[in-house]
Amino acid sequence: MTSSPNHPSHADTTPDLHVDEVHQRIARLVARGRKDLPTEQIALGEAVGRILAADVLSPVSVPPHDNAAMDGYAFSGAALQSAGAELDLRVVGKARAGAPWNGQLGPGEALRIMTGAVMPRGADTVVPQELCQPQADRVRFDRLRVVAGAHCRKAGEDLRAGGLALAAGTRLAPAALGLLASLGQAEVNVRRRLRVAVLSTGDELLQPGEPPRPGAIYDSNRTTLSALVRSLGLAPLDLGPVPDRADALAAALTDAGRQADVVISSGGVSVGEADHTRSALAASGELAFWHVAMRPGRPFAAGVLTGDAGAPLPFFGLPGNPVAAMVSFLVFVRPALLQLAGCGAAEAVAPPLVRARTSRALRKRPGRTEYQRAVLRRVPGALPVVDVALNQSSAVLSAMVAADALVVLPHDQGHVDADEEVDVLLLDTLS
Ligand SMILES: Nc1nc2c(c(=O)[nH]1)N[C@H]1C(S)=C(S)[C@@H](COP(=O)(O)OP(=O)(O)OC[C@H]3O[C@@H](n4cnc5c(N)ncnc54)[C@H](O)[C@@H]3O)O[C@H]1N2
Ligand code: MOO
Repeated sequence: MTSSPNHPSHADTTPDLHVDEVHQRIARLVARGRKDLPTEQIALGEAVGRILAADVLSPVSVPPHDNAAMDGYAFSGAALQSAGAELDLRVVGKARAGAPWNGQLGPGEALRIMTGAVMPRGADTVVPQELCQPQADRVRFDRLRVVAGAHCRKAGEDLRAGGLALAAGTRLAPAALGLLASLGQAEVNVRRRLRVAVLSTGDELLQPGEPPRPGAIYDSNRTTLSALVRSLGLAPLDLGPVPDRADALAAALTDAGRQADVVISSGGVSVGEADHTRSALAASGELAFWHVAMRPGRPFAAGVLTGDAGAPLPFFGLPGNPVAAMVSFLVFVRPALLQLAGCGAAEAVAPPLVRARTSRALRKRPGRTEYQRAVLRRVPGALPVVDVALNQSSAVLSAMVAADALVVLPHDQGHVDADEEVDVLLLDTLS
């Protein structure tokens, strides 16, 4: 069919890209848009989710000294070589965590010791008190129930002075913050938060708090997407709703480019008459690709805008349907943002997939990757079972709330039988 101004062709000839190809193209966008964000020194208490700016070498050994791992008696393991089933030692003193005993143990001697207390010179073994019979200033225990060197935590067993404690690019999870505290550090040098502009397009959008209006729906995407950005430790910049006009959208994108490091929009990427995102991007930057062979999220677009001083600024145009917006964010935008924010390699930010068995048969068409909302159930001693019973419409956000997992059905996969193994993405691991 030929197109004319009165009857434009509705045919859409853009081929859908395989999700693997999209990951590669996004990696190229990230490489182009990546810059070293400035660094800042902040308190550990403020740093959860932030990204470490430089390697941290341990200034001390952790633990700083050999110490007891059990409440009991410290003694020299060499004494275990003696004849006879029982050892009978003289207790010459006591040590608690924070109250060391500064003497030297001699042959036939033991020290009453509590967990965490510094091991005295002359001792390398602790016998737990449950195995002991104390009597006046002596202690007896069955020699054969104790191994030389047992229950003694060695100095530097956690970290050695001068060794690498944390590598630049680490996302600071609670354990990493605890590790920094264990080095005596009160502050940490992190990258400034990546600024992520979030805007939504559509004349039908009402803002939460406004009264309902016929034909209008509330804008949920900006709330979801801003919350996802924040949960990654990044800074969302709310650039509001933008009307369905090409000039308004182009102006909004240019404005976003001045304030942000990355821009995310939702809506207006499909083929309808009000879908201006792609043309606005072409006007204020460059479209890298559009259309992914996946469901939900097919009309996802990405490219670069021109930021301050002409620097390329990655742009992600998410589909308007709320679940499509979320899934394309989680699959493509999340890893890109983490890398732009200063995290290490792509592998470091890729979420783990777990294997599970289907509780029922799944419908799936080969030729696109599908992300089906599901509920995962643990099964003692076997793979977890994944149940796909939720509504899979990309407009139904309540099914995303009910889901705790997405079953990932690869491009070439057809229908899946009940009790087959599939890959599952745990939604909890994505924020
Ligand atoms: N003829 C075709 N129509 C559609 C196609 C197609 O290939 N051919 N693709 C469909 C798919 S798949 C999706 S996903 C949507 C994506 O459309 P857009 O990205 O252009 O989004 P809109 O048309 O603006 O909106 C779609 C839908 O989502 C609602 N929406 C939009 N923004 C928000 C928001 N911020 N909060 C809540 N809901 C929002 C909007 O009202 C629409 O209902 O296109 C299909 N159509
Ligand atoms: O990509 Mo759309 O997500 O199927 O509604």
